[in-house]
Amino acid sequence: MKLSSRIPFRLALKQTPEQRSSSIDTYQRTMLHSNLLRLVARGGPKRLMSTATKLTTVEVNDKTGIATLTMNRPPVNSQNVQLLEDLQKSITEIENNKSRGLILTSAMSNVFSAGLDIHEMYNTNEERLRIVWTELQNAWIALYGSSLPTAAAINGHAPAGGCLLATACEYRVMVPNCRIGLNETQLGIIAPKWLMSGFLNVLPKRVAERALTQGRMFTTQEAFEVGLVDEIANSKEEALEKCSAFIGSFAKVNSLARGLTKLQFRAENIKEFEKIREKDVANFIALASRPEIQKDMGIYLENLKKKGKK
Ligand SMILES: CCCCC/C=C/C(=O)SCCNC(=O)CCNC(=O)[C@H](O)C(C)(C)COP(=O)(O)OP(=O)(O)OC[C@H]1O[C@@H](n2cnc3c(N)ncnc32)[C@H](O)[C@@H]1OP(=O)(O)O
Repeated sequence: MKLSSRIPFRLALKQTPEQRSSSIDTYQRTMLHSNLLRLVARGGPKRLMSTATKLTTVEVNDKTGIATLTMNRPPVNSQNVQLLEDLQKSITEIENNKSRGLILTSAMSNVFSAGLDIHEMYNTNEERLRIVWTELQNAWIALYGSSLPTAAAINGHAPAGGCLLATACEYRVMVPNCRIGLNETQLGIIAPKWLMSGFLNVLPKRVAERALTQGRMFTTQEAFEVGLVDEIANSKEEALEKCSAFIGSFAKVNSLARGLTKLQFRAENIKEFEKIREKDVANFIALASRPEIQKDMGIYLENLKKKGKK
């Protein structure tokens, strides 16, 4: 069995519903095997790897063995299909290259990610909406379901899909004077349950409910106070260092035991997600196609553009 034979959750999309219903067990079995191989392989020399897809880059620190995955889609890392696909490729690459952990960050100076690219949802057709939502699901599950230690160095604003990626990670460090949150209700849309699961992992239910119903965007300080972010750093470099220190805290922990323990915590959310993912795509298409939602998106985009010109 090769290292690459690990079956990521996103491949479950290609399975029949019967196969998919047992995907957690299949996943855990294959992960157990690949993690055992990974442990055996760890004795060998570290490789410095730096590969690039178009909208993400991966760099592995040869001292720590930690991979930094950087999103690079100016001006605001809005998540179009290509960025979502590149994120998945980079996560797979990091999982296969024996890295000790993954840090997600942004190449932009003041934005981590602006969330889904609204242009991808506005004035488009059902097939495009299907692809956009499926790739968002795939990118989320690739990160949320990774057995590697994951951390987000949030070096800028992280609304909606930006917050989704950050909360899919196990640890978050954010720079001051930025905002993070799930603001979907402000756009007149409902965040599905899977999209809330990372948020619910880190916030008390009452705080999460209020924030989601208000579409609240937390300042860095507020996010730290409620536990949405774990630490505040004064710069991106410091955020990266703090993320590395978090991943380093597992150095003496058996990585197989660590990874499986993490996935046991996440298994229920993942199982629920696998059950509803196709219906969720259909719901998204139906919602995003509604004339009133399209109208709101158009207004939202216009306002964003006007704000940019001020
Ligand atoms: C139907 C069901 C969907 C459910 C789930 C949806 C999830 C989502 O992720 S929806 C996206 C939600 N995102 C937002 O509401 C964020 C909107 N953006 C901002 O608040 C700000 O841009 C910022 C805080 C992220 C950054 O501010 P700033 O640095 O001042 O940059 P500008 O606002 O001037 O933006 C520059 C440029 O980028 C365009 N833009 C920003 N965000 C998006 C986006 N999400 N999609 C597409 N385009 C975006 C903005 O319009 C500007 O464009 P130009 O004026 O043409 O330069």
